[in-house]
Amino acid sequence: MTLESLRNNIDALDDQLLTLLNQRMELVRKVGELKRSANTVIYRPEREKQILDRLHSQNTGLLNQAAIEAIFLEIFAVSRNLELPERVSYLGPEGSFTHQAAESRFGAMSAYMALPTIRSVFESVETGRVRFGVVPIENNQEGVVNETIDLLLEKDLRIAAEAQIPVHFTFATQTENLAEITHIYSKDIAFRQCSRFLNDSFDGLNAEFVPVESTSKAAKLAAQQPKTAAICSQIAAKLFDVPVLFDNIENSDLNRTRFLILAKEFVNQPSGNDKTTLIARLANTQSPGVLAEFLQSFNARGINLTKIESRPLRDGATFRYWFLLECEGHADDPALRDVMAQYANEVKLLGSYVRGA
Ligand SMILES: C=C(O[C@@H]1C=C(C(=O)O)C=C[C@H]1O)C(=O)O
Repeated sequence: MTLESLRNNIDALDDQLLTLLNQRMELVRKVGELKRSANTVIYRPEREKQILDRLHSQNTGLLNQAAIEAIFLEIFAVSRNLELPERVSYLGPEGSFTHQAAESRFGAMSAYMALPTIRSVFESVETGRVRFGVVPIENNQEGVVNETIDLLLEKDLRIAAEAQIPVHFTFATQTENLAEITHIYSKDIAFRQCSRFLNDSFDGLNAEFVPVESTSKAAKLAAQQPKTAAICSQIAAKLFDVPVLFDNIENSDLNRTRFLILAKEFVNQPSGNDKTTLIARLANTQSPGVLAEFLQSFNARGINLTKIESRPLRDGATFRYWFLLECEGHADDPALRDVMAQYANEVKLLGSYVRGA
């Protein structure tokens, strides 16, 4: 076939795709009307996951799973925006990994608000300035982002969904001589993810490591100050026009970060592949066995606990803790309902949502 005839065929398929997408949009609009009359939320991550799984399982063509996801997540986001424009805040400035995570769920059509701190993202959702807020919660090599964990206790928000993305860091600076660098900016947890590179490259040099609110803020600072550097995403380095001196400087090439999509009120229907996040403030943790019994109540009902994080209660001079827990399953599952009823005064549900890939 000639180039021209191949392109003619592509044009014909695009025409069909456009017709089909418009037909799809008409159905989405009707769903939107039903939701409005029932006063329920537009965004249904569990339904979107169901569609992705179905398409993936029946796919026999050239598109792989990641390609199907990229295309359809954008279709969903466009559909939702035509039903109701979505406003989404994230830990900025632009180009942060949180920005990438936000775009992976909310696509190109949502209205984004880059905020300077994790706290301000929580507050923007709390006050209704945005419907959704995106914050990092943990990295698979370096553990949790404490600020997010503590704000989950302090604020009364819900987890609507999670997103996980691979994280690769660049070392961006305007100077080519490492010995000239006086300050290196990044987020605290990002320094730790690149500790090997930093130890190897800056041993014996005088650079000061300065933690800032986000990796894109680091890029912005490195753009303003010639003798400094940033550990940031390639996108941030490009966006703020800071030359990249080294690429992929993270300790592990399987480095991944998990982000939460926060909303004020949000309830997902069970999808069959959910996880649940809870907060526990147990009474009498001074008595022997209180924590063990609590954990045992999950085990006794066959619930797989996947995470427990202790954080200080900050009640005076004591060393007492509250716990953030995650388990498999949905809060509507009878077993989990049972545990929550048993500990009704001590446990708060943050959300049940589709487990990320
Ligand atoms: C159309 C719906 O609303 C939204 C858009 C979806 C879509 O484009 O398929 C799927 C789930 C929702 O996030 C729905 O709930 O079915």
